[in-house]
Amino acid sequence: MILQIIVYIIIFYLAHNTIKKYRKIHPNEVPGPTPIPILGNLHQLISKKPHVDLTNMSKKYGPLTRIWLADLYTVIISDPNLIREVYVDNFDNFMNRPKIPSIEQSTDFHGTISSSDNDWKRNREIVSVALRKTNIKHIYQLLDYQVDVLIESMKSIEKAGEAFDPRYYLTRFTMSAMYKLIYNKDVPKDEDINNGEIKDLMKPLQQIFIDSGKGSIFDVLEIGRPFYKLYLKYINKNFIKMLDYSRGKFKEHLKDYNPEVQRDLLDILIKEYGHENEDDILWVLSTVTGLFLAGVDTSSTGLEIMLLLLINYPEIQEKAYQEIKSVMKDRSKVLLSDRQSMPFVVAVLKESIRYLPISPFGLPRTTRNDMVIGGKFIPRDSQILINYHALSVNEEYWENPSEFNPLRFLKSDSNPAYIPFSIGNRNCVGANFANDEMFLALSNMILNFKFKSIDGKPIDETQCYGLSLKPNPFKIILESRT
Ligand code: HEM
Repeated sequence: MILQIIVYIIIFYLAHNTIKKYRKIHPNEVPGPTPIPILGNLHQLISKKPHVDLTNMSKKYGPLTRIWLADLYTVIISDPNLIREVYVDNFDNFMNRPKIPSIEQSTDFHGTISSSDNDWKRNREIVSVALRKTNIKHIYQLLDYQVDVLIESMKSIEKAGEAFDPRYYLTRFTMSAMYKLIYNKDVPKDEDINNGEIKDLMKPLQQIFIDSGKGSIFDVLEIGRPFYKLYLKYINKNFIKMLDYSRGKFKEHLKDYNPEVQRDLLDILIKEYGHENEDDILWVLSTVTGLFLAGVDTSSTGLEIMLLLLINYPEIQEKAYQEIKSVMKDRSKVLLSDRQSMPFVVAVLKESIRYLPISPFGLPRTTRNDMVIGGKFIPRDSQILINYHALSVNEEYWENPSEFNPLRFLKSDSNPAYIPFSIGNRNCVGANFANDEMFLALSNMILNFKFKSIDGKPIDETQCYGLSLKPNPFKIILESRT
């Protein structure tokens, strides 16, 4: 009898799941590949490069492509005008993030990255104001110090005749910058970020990236959700570990907290949200955790890509060096105020992350109501993703997109397909900070060193799929320019 009931439930579930995916929802629905029950189109995305697979699909189905990620109806956008229509013109309908279990389990949808509606608006305002240079000016000045530490480490590696590991040192740099911004504390110069005190933050952060890069089918498979939530609560506690780390820093901060003096971003958040009510504290901790998640790996991946490309294109490396040298004259350090005088270096930065985009899909959004975009019907509760790879290879917007050519950004400063930080009111809140830290690190590295590959051959430009699109790990040779 019990067996019979189970069989009926399974048959009912399969029938329901199949009808849901096959029924026509609108005469102008978004086209996409045929799904299968339960998995939807997931089986078509199991190659190592789903962003490239989806770019190929968009050539077949158009700039709006529908795929089923198991039970989640997802629309991939690959045209800048449609992205504008969605993210700017119809912002209110597309402002929120989908409610996936791994986020619910950790922050209960608190914090900048995952909150919605008015809660998000309030938080976003607080974080945007806090990140304005004038509010934590001294922290921005201290970005210079983080660059000094980076260059110092590179100099000692070069002197010792060792190979330089860009991933480790650039992550150390972006992590230290974020740490300073949030906690007003320096990561000690000689601390190994994978083993020192900061490992309690680094390890779960890295694990979340590994897990999210693989993607969990249970985030998108409705029937598995209850078990998945238990797994996240009792077994995979990486988000919780990150929150716990922030809670420790939060308690330390409260010991000498003075609402009149804002030492760092954490103080600003404590002042805005308070420190007594557990829900308010969760807002503070989730916001901080979100900034580490969004702001460390992205910028370090960008810098890693830039170093790789400078090695593969030595004439561009030389041209950038000559530009910096001509501005520096006898000075030994590039400052943010030099940026305007270094258009070629800025063009190298932009072209690097155009040519090899940092993020495959940015962060997902969801639809509040049914809506027609570009003549196609998008149902409410759909997930929306931008395909950054498709944008970067779009021949309508880029001449010879497969060519690495910074000069394209000198000819014309703006291109609607160059939106690495997304657009509209919910674009990347850390875009200025990221551009500042990447510019400072890049220009000072070029000023101090010539970079070469270990075997004199070009480095593999293949990007490995994950939350960010990293190249395969590589080491490089540094030659001092000073
Ligand atoms: C090169 C580095 C970076 C890239 C390419 C990047 C890109 C993005 C993208 C594409 C989004 C999604 C926006 C959307 O939904 O439309 C985003 C969101 C976000 N980024 Fe960045 N980001 C970078 C660095 C940073 C840094 C350094 C910080 C922190 C200082 C940061 C903090 C955030 C936050 C908090 C969000 C969520 C914004 C919200 O939901 O309101 N990002 N970023």
